Amino acid sequence: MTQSQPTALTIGNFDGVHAGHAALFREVVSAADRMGLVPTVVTLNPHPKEFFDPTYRLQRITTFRDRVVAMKNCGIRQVVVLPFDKAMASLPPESFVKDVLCRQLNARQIWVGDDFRFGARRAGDYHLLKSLSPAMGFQVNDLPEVQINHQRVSSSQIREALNKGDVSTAQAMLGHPLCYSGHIIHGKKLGRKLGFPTMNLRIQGRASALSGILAVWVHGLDANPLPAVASLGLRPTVEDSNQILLETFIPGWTGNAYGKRVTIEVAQHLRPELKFDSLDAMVNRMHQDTATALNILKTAPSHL
Ligand SMILES: Cc1cc2nc3c(=O)[nH]c(=O)nc-3n(C[C@H](O)[C@H](O)[C@H](O)COP(=O)(O)O)c2cc1C
Ligand SMILES: Nc1ncnc2c1ncn2[C@@H]1O[C@H](COP(=O)(O)OP(=O)(O)O)[C@@H](O)[C@H]1O
Repeated sequence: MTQSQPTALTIGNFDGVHAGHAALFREVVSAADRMGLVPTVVTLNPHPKEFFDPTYRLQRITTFRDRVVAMKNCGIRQVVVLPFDKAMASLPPESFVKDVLCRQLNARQIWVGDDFRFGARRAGDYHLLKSLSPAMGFQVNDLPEVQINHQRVSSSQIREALNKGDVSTAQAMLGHPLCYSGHIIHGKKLGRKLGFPTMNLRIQGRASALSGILAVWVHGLDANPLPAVASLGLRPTVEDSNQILLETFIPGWTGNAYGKRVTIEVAQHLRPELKFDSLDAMVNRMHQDTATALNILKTAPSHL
């Protein structure tokens, strides 16, 4: 790997790119501007917990791609994805600092939390990073803490809210609407037979923090956002796979969306996904869901 331009960097997963992450990125970007450094995010893929435990299912708030777009919107110019493999997992913490952060990424300013751990057996911590900094020519900075309603904003708090279907609490902590973007793929072609054609988006990752039936706004098909109803999850009535899909039905719309890039903005959670005894029972419920969603969206405008 060739050496990067001198960087101001922070390391993490940054799932959701929430209000706390945004505050941190503002600091990174403003310091980088002052000092002529490239504002950089370093992230690991796959997540170390998923690497060590193939059965662990990290509940994602946003997709990797949406995370990168949100980072760029905060002014981050470089996102470095380090493959987390056997070699990375066994790298001594000093080598991670020397070879990766200094030699490859040319770090001059670094932000990590005081609970940050790195290197083989998670032996490296904030104090080790700080003690190496004078010799290596970088400075270590503390993270700003962002609170909402006297609570520290964190990805785990947001996951907890989304698990309960509490989209509005999650959005308050995110500081922006919860969105899923991507290209529309082909599904099982069952939807149109049921009278509910659905645009399908693949949601990568082993698990999603939010699942269930949702009132949503669709961006990217029309000049205005379109009100719609969506299902996010594994479709237990019709499928037996682990592929998480976001399927969106737009009432009254008759176009072709395959291959198009859309953004689905979540307005409200309606109910969990259910395993119905028959397709008829599911279709009946989908009619009710559609009416409920359209009603909610009359007074829940898009915030994008
Ligand atoms: C409003 C709505 C509600 C849905 N609810 C459920 C559900 O509770 N359980 C389920 O297994 N699938 C549910 N689905 C997903 C349907 O099973 C899926 O959209 C249908 O099988 C069409 O699949 P296809 O797009 O691959 O053809 C729902 C879809 C929509 C649009
Ligand atoms: N009102 C609509 N809402 C969503 N998709 C629609 C609508 N009308 C037409 N479509 C098109 O139909 C496709 C979905 O049909 P469907 O039978 O569910 O197939 P698939 O299994 O590929 O999703 C969408 O990807 C889109 O291109």
